[in-house]
Amino acid sequence: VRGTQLERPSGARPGVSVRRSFRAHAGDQPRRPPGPIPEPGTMKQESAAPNTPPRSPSPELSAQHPRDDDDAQALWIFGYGSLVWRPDFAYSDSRVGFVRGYSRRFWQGDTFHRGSDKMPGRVVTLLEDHEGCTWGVAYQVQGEQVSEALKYLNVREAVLGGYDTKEVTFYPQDTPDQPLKALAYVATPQNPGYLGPAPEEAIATQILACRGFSGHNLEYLLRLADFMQLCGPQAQDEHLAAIVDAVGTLLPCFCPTEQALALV
Ligand SMILES: N[C@@H](CCC(=O)N[C@@H](CS)C(=O)NCC(=O)O)C(=O)O
Repeated sequence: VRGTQLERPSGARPGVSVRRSFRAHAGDQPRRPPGPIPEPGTMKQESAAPNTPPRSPSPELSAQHPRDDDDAQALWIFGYGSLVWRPDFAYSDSRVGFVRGYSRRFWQGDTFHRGSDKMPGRVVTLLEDHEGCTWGVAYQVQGEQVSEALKYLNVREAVLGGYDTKEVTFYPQDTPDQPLKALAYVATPQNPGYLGPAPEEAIATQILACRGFSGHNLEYLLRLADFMQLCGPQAQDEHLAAIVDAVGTLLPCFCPTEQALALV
């Protein structure tokens, strides 16, 4: 998946106009805070939050597929939001697939990457749902990549985003009979940025109005919708599709008319 072009499967559902094809890990890098672009793993702790050391994964999680040298262990990290298109850490392998028992929801507020303190954006988290299934990308990190990735994600996801780590079972699309243990970052209702449920129209309005250091909230929504369209018709996310449809309905209200443009 890394840097390759996933061809859109035939019969993909109509909806967001998918640009040519989804380049999962390439394309223009979203904006970051002013100043030098931090290398993965070097983002300084920019929040007032205490210096939280990266949570080391459970022994089972990091014991998977140990390489020749025993202490170099492999870890899978599951991404289902911005990590799908912008992991920004070094990894050795990646798989498209899904986790069961969770549904993706735009219920986490974001005052850094896709919003501000005055106008928090909305990004995704996982909701425990016995009937749920969430598609995304799992990345395998090995050796030194493990600590680098965890250090970087601790800042990006935990310190700046309010996410916590959770162990999930990931089913690769091509080998669903060989599931993998993976680490996921989940925003629980106990984190201060959690916004919780809202009508999809209200979520769409908020997304249309917000932007942050990583770019517009609409880009976040559409890149995720792009990915989902390319996963194939079997990968349904009705919540995401309803928000994209609501954005399509609302967009004319947010787009200046020719007359208004002529006035500027
Ligand atoms: N943890 C989810 C969601 C991650 C996510 O979207 N986190 C936000 C933090 S609030 C982020 O990193 N945003 C970067 C961006 O919007 O480009 C994932 O695995 O993708």
